[in-house]
Amino acid sequence: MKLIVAVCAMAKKSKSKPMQKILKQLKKNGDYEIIVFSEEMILKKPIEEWPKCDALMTFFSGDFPLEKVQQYIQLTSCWSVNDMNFQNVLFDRMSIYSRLTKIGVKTPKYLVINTKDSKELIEKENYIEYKDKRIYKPFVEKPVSSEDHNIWIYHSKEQGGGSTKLFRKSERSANCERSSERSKNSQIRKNGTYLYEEFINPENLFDIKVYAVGENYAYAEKRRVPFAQEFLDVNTKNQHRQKVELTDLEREYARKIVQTFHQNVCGFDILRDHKGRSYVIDINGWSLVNSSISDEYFQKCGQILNDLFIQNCSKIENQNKKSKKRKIPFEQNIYV
Ligand SMILES: O=P(O)(O)O[C@H]1[C@@H](OP(=O)(O)O)[C@H](OP(=O)(O)O)[C@@H](OP(=O)(O)OP(=O)(O)O)[C@H](OP(=O)(O)O)[C@H]1OP(=O)(O)O
Ligand SMILES: Nc1ncnc2c1ncn2[C@@H]1O[C@H](COP(=O)(O)OP(=O)(O)OP(=O)(O)O)[C@@H](O)[C@H]1O
Repeated sequence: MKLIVAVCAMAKKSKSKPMQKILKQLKKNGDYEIIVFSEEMILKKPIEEWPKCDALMTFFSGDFPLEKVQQYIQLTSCWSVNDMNFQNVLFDRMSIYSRLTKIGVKTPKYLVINTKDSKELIEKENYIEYKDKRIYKPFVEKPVSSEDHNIWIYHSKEQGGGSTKLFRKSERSANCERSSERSKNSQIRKNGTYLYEEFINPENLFDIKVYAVGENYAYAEKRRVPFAQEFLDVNTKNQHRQKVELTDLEREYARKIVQTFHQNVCGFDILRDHKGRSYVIDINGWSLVNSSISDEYFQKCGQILNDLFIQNCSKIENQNKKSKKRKIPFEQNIYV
């Protein structure tokens, strides 16, 4: 019998090239009925009218109605590749870092400061202090909400002071890549709660983007940090991505992140410093490889998702068989 797999995401994501590649791989690996929920249906129709499925590939972006989708999952008992109940954790950089610390994944040292709380805040040229805790420049200022990408770096006196604003994608750069803008301003923002974290001087000015699928597979690419143009000659600038091998420790981090955040498809970012230490600085939840440099990821992703569907959807059926009293919603749609 065919397993019904549904994609529930905003149109930009469900119609994206990476998603099409995954769906193609899935069809190669198993006999599925794949349903892609339309954005209009997701936004406008009540969940009771949505098609039923056995497994769901769903994730947040933009106007995605999170609560509605959580209710759909609860109502239909379908198996979701990523646990949507963890999305609230992923929205909060503080929760992400505190969970990472608990599981022994290295993050930059950081302070959380409500910068409106002026009585507790001391601001000096080379450091800030809050409730008797001090952090020295250079440091990175990040809004507590992970959906807010307005990230600023504050430079130390030795570096010439001032700050650098990071831009995620910028029309100011010809190829729309990430970029940055330096300014003389050295005053932190006083309008909310921010994380202030130690600046990790990245080896060769590269970020590492990791794409984990399941507990045992992670693919990674490196790309120039958004503030690289400050350090590089325009002609040597190359933000294009390259495949990178992860260390054993980084693979262990990937496994722990997938387990702890209950995200079987999970992107996260690593910075490696000059001493070869790796820091996890961001967890994105569902994220597919966006570059076209490797088919390896998509092949593996298709295989692993196939295994996960079989494993988890049959589990659901077995559980249902055991608990005779339990009312099985949409029983007719549970296949092995
Ligand atoms: O996390 P993900 O996979 O959902 O994607 C993120 C982001 O990944 P990140 O968070 O790991 O940096 C992507 O950046 P990349 O690192 O892939 O380049 C970005 O793509 P982008 O720069 O526009 O590149 P192209 O799409 O033009 O190729 C994408 O923007 P959109 O798809 O345009 O909305 C973002 O989505 P969201 O968070 O919804 O804005
Ligand atoms: N502690 C740090 N030290 C040095 N650079 C940092 C640090 N934290 C972040 N950065 C730089 O800032 C960039 C953006 O940071 P981060 O990934 O936390 O932000 P984001 O807005 O969540 O980005 P994304 O687009 O991945 O969702 C990183 O890719 C990295 O180059």
